[in-house]
Amino acid sequence: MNALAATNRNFRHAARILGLDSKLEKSLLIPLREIKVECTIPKDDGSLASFVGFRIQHDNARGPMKGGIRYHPEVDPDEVNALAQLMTWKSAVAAIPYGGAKGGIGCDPRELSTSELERLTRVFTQKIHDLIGIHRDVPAPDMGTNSQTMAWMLDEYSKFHGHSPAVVTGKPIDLGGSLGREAATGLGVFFATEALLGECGKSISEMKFAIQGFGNVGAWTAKFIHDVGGKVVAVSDITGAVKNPNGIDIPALLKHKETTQSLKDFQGADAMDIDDLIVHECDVLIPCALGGVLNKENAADVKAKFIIEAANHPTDPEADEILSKKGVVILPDIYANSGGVTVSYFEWVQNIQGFMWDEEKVNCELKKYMMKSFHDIKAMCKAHDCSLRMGAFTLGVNRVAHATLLRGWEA
Ligand SMILES: NC(=O)C1=CN([C@@H]2O[C@H](COP(=O)(O)OP(=O)(O)OC[C@H]3O[C@@H](n4cnc5c(N)ncnc54)[C@H](OP(=O)(O)O)[C@@H]3O)[C@@H](O)[C@H]2O)C=CC1
Ligand SMILES: O=C(O)CCC(=O)C(=O)O
Repeated sequence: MNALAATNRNFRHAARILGLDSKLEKSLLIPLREIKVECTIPKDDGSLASFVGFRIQHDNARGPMKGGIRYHPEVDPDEVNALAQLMTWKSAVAAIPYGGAKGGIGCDPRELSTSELERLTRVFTQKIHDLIGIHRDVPAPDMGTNSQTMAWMLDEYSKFHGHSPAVVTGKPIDLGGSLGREAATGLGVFFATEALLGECGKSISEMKFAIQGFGNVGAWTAKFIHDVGGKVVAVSDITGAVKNPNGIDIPALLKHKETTQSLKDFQGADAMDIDDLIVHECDVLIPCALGGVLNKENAADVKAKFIIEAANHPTDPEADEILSKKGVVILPDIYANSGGVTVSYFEWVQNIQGFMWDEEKVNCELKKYMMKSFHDIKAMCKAHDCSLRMGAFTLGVNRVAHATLLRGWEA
């Protein structure tokens, strides 16, 4: 089942639980706008290269649409559509005043030079600049993009509309980025993990963790877990995977990755097959890379008792069912990774106010938001006797449905 079919299925299940009117259900499912643009750039050797870029704007009932831009070879319209829809429910779960959107360009950023990436980002921004905006649609980084990508988008957008720092979030601090945004998704994952384990009478320091992906989200998540004594026993990225049953020295692994751009040849752990990470012996599995990595082929072999969905849509519905039957507790993406968009909201607020918060305030507010939504989800689980995923979906969908009804339908 592809990402869009799976996301639609979860949405429909939530709509049924909530008893939503069928017309409203249909209207919430269809994206507000789907943008597809062709982006041709000259490569460094003078040849031309063409790429397809997407921005799917799913819903704006609760505020400007919000979501990252992904650079990855497997970006396709259905996946971006699913990710945009997830952003709508995620913003609502986090109770921040946004709708949802997502964008992407089908490219391999590892095969493009910095100047080629800059040209591609600028051409993409030229093609969508009149459809995004501070109160319309606010992009941010996702897989394969970072604060530099946002700096280029900001610069290109500002050529058309004047200096507009709040048009993107996840920017470099010197261009109006927020302290704490770089680490925010990982810190949010940490707070979410702490909340879930605490609820089950456990703590991070007594658990063993396996983490898939060692980019922005994976690396920060590993660091926060390691800092409080959690044992990270396996880590993977696209270059390989490493394991150590006694716990990996995460600061040393971060240094190794920074110097070599790879996990290979790290001295403090043994190499393992990248595909074994998901089924590695651990208490808590944290996917922090691609979607669909937990599927019907591997779900039965998962050893973890808890799965924290730091990646977007890492679990196929078939896997969801198999894992639930095994008693595995899954903390869903639209809550677990909402720390990123929450601090993006703080960044946007700071840009609009023209006032910068200190990092302590950012992190302290983030913790409050993460705790509040955890309790709101638990309340929905109790009210509807459902899983954490359905608790989060019903919470998000209900808030968006309510906002839509309040706005009314008059043309
Ligand atoms: N950035 C953010 O604020 C947010 C991100 N997310 C989600 O988190 C996930 C990760 O995003 P982010 O950390 O920003 O992206 P990055 O591009 O920074 O990192 C992605 C990581 O995944 C690794 N990876 C890619 N393919 C595989 C694979 N097949 N097996 C193992 N590892 C792999 C990459 O390896 P390598 O390092 O070798 O390239 C990299 O370490 C995505 O699903 C994203 O949508 C969700 C909320 C917010
Ligand atoms: O920070 C943001 O605005 C969006 C982050 C994002 O793309 C996500 O949460 O999946």
